[in-house]
Amino acid sequence: MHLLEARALTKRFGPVTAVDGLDLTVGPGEVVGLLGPNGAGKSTTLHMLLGLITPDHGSVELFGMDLQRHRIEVLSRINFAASYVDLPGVLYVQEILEAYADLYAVPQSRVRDMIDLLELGRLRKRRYMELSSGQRTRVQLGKALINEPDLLILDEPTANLDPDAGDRVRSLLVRLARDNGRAMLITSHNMPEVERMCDRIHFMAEGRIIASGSAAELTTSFGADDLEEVFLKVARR
Ligand SMILES: Nc1ncnc2c1ncn2[C@@H]1O[C@H](COP(=O)(O)OP(=O)(O)OP(=O)(O)O)[C@@H](O)[C@H]1O
Repeated sequence: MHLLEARALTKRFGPVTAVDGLDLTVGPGEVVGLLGPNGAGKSTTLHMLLGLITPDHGSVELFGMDLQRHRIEVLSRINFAASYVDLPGVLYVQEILEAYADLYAVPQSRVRDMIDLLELGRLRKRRYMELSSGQRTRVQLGKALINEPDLLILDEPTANLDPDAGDRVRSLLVRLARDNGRAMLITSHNMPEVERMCDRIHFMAEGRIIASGSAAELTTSFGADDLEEVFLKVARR
């Protein structure tokens, strides 16, 4: 059974068709990448999968349940991180994690686990609004992992991180996927990151998936040297 199954998802904003009849699945333990140029429809897709916006057409099933009809049950088993999601700025990092632990009804010991996992010890007593964008990204990831989600949806998870922090977070996510079988759906503009993390990749352009496969399959089928070159070929065609 798929953890996530989206069928014929479509979303229009006035004259713009942001997502156009998109089919997408994520299986247990799978890391799936959604790539494409700016404006291709990646974030809009994720927002429909999370129930943040309503599709004009199509359906989203999570864990075999319709998202609209089983919203609370389904949302308790997934989580989401994106640099553009704002957390309450006046709260201390630890308070934010405590609030989310309450919200997801998980033991408060998960807060300590997240502080250790994301190396947030020194930021624990800092207000969220005072953090740098890279530090906020780590708090976002702590929030996103606090309920041990069966499916983790990440919109450009390492976008604001310096190379060292980015590498640590990528290693952490790969470990969580490989060791814990945690399924992930990620968007990224960082091709080496996608090559390293994703089992399966979908390239989007103008709201549609136009190529799918593993990094190796896509590289071969596009006659490219690496995924970066595949991206350029897709974006410029
Ligand atoms: N709330 C909105 N109102 C109007 N148009 C929107 C809205 N959200 C997205 N769009 C449009 O939908 C299209 C897809 O946008 P989306 O943010 O999904 O792209 P993306 O692939 O995530 O891009 P990026 O890589 O730049 O983050 C774009 O043309 C965008 O302008």
